[in-house]
Amino acid sequence: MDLKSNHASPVLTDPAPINKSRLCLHSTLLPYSPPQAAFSPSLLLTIPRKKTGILDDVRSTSWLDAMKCSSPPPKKITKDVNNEYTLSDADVAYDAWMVNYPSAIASFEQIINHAKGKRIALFLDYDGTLSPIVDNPDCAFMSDAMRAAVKKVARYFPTAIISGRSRDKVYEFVRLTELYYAGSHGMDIMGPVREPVSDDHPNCIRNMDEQGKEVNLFQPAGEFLPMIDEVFRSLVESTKDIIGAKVENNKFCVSVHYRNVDGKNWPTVAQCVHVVLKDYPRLRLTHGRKVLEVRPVIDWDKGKAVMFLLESLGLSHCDDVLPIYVGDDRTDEDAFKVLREGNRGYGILVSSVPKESNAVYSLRDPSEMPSYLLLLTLSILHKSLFNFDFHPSRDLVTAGLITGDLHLYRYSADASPQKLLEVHAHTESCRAVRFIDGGRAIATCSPDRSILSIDVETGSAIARLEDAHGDAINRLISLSETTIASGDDEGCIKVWDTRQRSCCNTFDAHHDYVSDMTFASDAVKLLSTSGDGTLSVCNLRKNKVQARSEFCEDELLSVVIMKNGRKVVCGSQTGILLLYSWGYFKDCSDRFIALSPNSVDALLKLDEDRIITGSENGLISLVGILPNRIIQPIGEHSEYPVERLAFSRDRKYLGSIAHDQLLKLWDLDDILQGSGKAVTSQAATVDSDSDEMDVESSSPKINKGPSILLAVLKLNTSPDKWGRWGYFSGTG
Ligand SMILES: O=P(O)(O)OC[C@H]1O[C@H](O[C@H]2O[C@H](CO)[C@@H](O)[C@H](O)[C@H]2O)[C@H](O)[C@@H](O)[C@@H]1O
Repeated sequence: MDLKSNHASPVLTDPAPINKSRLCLHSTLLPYSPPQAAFSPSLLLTIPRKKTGILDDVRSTSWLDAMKCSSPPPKKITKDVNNEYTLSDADVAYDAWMVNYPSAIASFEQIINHAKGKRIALFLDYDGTLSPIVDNPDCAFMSDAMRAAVKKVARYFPTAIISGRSRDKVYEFVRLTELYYAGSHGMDIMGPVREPVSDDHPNCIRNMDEQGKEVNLFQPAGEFLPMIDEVFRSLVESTKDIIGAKVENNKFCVSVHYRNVDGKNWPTVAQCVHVVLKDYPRLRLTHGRKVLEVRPVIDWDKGKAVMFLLESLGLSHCDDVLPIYVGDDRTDEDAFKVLREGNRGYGILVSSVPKESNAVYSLRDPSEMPSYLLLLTLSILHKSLFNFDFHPSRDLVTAGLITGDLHLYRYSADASPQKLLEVHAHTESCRAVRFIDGGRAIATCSPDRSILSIDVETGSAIARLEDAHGDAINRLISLSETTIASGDDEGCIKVWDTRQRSCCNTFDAHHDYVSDMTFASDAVKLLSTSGDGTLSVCNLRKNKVQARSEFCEDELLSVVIMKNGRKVVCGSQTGILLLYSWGYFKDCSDRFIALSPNSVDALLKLDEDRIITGSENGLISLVGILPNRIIQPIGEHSEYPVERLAFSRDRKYLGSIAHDQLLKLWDLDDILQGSGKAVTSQAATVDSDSDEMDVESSSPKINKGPSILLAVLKLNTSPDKWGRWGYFSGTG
């Protein structure tokens, strides 16, 4: 088919899916070829105009072929002679392709290692990445699970959406204020004002967003607005009789959709676009997934939008930044390329068919995105633990930070907290801290695999055990005045004599990281929970792992012993509390689901019948055990996950620490006020295997305000540098 054009480089095709025979013939995929155009010093591209007005294709793939290839073919499942399902040709081809573009989920460990010591900046395409491709572009909704995953990940990494849609439209779909948005393929960016952007961007102006926040508005194609409107109207008019054709105004570009047009009418669609475009030499055509996209001839694309956003975030010249871009179509290749070329970061291509790409990793389809985003979130949560401990006999509190620093404060009801010590304890984050030796020293541990003890009075190091573990150390608890236990990322637990500085016991307790530990001193047994979803019981006398629960699907995050040693309660990633009867650790005897779906990251025993829980949503709640019920929410630390809870020496204060890098001390009497009545009003019940639970019918007020807050310690020493986003400390 011959189609007429007035442009030398009229159509940029989405790279054609590669079929099996092609893969067999060539070991490498087709090279990427950028549009042939000369860039003028300004943003305007000069594209020589052809005299003939023929819309031809400068590539080998014909224009119509490109139209056909712009969406993957439906998957075929075949059966062999034995009537058993076999891998289709497409699956074989996909598997072969994945050797070059490995799954971003399967390669996650590698990704994290690469991110070691770096801050991730995340850039996401919308259609085909965060929402599935659907027939009606107005109905490309994002699932709630996807929204929740994006919201979570944006807490820790600066996150932007860069879409071909208009910025308003993509915001309508996503509705998350914590993100940055770039519409019209990056030609309409609303970004942060953290750093002044360079003079290269004269079109960048300061503005206010809907929340009244100051933003940078960058619209490099501003002058094209009237032209695009005009073209939009003409295209609507000229395609109005083509059944299924749809023209979408994306503000600085226009999409002509032919997904719902009968194949035999595709040339008519192309012809209509051609006829309209021939009068607009300053507009060009690119090709997306069953869509022709009309856009200004300017030197701007999603790759440049990524660079612009990095600059406005103050991250463009930092060695410790790792940008990741996830996208699915041809327009995303510009971003993949920019990251690949500068060895800045990497792209992840979302595609269910083999495609030539500048991405490094792949995901099969948008349904894999929430898992990937969740992995990113969990990694940073797991790697950036904040921890604190109260002194056993004085009004002192110590905190370990992601920077590897340790702080020591004196707190008081009548005065602001006073910082007594600031020690750079570890080269990587300081994941756990505990007062030891009756409060004379502080022990700390880190992914750098060392355990350090520091003199409380002077801050000087008493001893450092290098290579205390084979892997990153994650947890530390005191067992007695002179013994501590440490747990690492691979599930190994060690018990140490702090005076002798020697290891007394080693337990291979888990297959994944040790998330929490507690000590049953009477039984001389150490209980631990892990990311592998098990509870283990380590017998210190016999030096062996005495019992291990069956695997539960959830990660177990926290553990306490209740009911005078008869019950063990574990908090899980989905917010379910698992209750085990002492001695019967194989399976739990009870499950309490009321805190779900927010993970219970911290548990603290208040008395034999009540625990205080710290959840992923920042809520601190008082929970009764057997009968199981939420007695009342007692505080809201912030919107960030509560990392640890502890009582001060005299139980006057409850301390909470979260990813907002604040340590808050709550007046315990104040926050528990009224809860006693609620507790005694509950009749005791026996264990039940039911998921049912009682929740107090009245809804008590959640404490947020300063009236009950004794002291708030802002722990980060340099907020501008650390911002609210996390660094990966790596796997150690
Ligand atoms: O950069 P993106 O966010 O990926 O936007 C690219 C285009 O996406 C939309 O079209 C595509 O998704 C539609 C809904 O699933 C589908 O019907 C269409 O066939 C796809 O091409 C959007 O409607 C376009 O305006 C964007 O340019």
